[in-house]
Amino acid sequence: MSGVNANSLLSPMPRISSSSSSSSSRSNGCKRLSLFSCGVLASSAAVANPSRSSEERVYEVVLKQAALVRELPKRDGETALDWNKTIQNEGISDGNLLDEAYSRCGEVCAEYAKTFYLGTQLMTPERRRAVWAIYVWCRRTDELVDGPNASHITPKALERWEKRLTDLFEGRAYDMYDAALSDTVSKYPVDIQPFKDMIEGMRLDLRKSRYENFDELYLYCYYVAGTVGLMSVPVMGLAPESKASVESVYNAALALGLANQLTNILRDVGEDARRGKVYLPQDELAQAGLCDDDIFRGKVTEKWRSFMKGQIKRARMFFDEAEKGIGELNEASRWPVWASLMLYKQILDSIEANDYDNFTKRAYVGKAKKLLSLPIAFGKAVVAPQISKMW
Ligand SMILES: CC(C)=CCC/C(C)=C/CC/C(C)=C/CC/C(C)=C/COP(=O)(O)OP(=O)(O)O
Repeated sequence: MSGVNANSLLSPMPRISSSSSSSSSRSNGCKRLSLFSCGVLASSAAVANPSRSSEERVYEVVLKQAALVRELPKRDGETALDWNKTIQNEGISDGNLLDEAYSRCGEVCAEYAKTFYLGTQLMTPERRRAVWAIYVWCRRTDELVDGPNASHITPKALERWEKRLTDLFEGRAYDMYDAALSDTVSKYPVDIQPFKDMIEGMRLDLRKSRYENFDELYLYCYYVAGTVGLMSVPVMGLAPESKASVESVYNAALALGLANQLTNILRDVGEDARRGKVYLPQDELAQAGLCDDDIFRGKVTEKWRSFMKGQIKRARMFFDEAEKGIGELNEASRWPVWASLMLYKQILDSIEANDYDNFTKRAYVGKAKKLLSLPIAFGKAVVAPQISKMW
């Protein structure tokens, strides 16, 4: 494995060329997420933003993605790149440039997301490498604001990153990682919008350090994590026998991204506070009798425990919503999704086990539990559906 590190991922490469108490339904029969339906949460996005809630804005993207999958099942046979024009000086023979580009993505994925990488081994080689390419692009985007060079990141740099994105969607890749993604988006019905939205999330993170209510936080979570779900579904593929609407599968994918991000936020409260950031709804903090100072002080009190219980409950609701959609994915894609869901969900258990001290303790899932999750995920993804087919 060649040494991949965060710096090398971003090193300059040569420029080569609302509130509801139950799920609401839509006319198409697709169930929308009841994002604000957790009983413990008093805030109402509809009240906070009567014109158009974040949930509605994101739902429009979901519908667009779903339509794309229906209309463009697969753009097979196209060649994304003119390799001679786009890639030079990489020291690789033309014949296997694409293979090399993808295998570099695999190396990055293996380095940073070991469990997910392992899970992707069950997927077909084409899907597996496409998932790697998407993962690497997301990782690099995240590194822009979270990585070692983050303090130098400006809106201008994000603008350049977005231009680079549109170029790769049009077949002009700047480096090997871009080349792999460029090939992926030419072969699968992947839309550019979630990618642009992820960059928008980075912009938001640069200028914002407080979230007034869950509606605002929801939009941030969609930008930085829900988008990953939307990018992944077209590549992971739907089960041919699935009777679910495409929208409902996208909703589940979106829910998994949101659940993961909310979990991340709850795990990292102390760490984020030390950077001056509070990714918690201010109105809900106030309703619990808490304020920013309580977070900076970092003392676990009854008020904090009770607040955290509500936040954990909401994150679990999103995980539950996500679980409903996994069975609709192509069978070979289910295992990595179950595995990552189970691992992330256990972080919430670990916060509870730490008696809600997410100020000084980092919740984590131990090796033994991680290892145990893999066969369980395999059982849910592969064995259980086979058994249910037999009955
Ligand atoms: C459920 C269905 C139908 C499909 C699945 C669709 C997928 C793959 C969704 C996954 C979404 C996802 C992985 C979002 C990323 C969320 C997130 C918070 C990642 C954290 O990444 P790191 O920052 O590397 O995490 P650590 O800090 O834990 O290392």
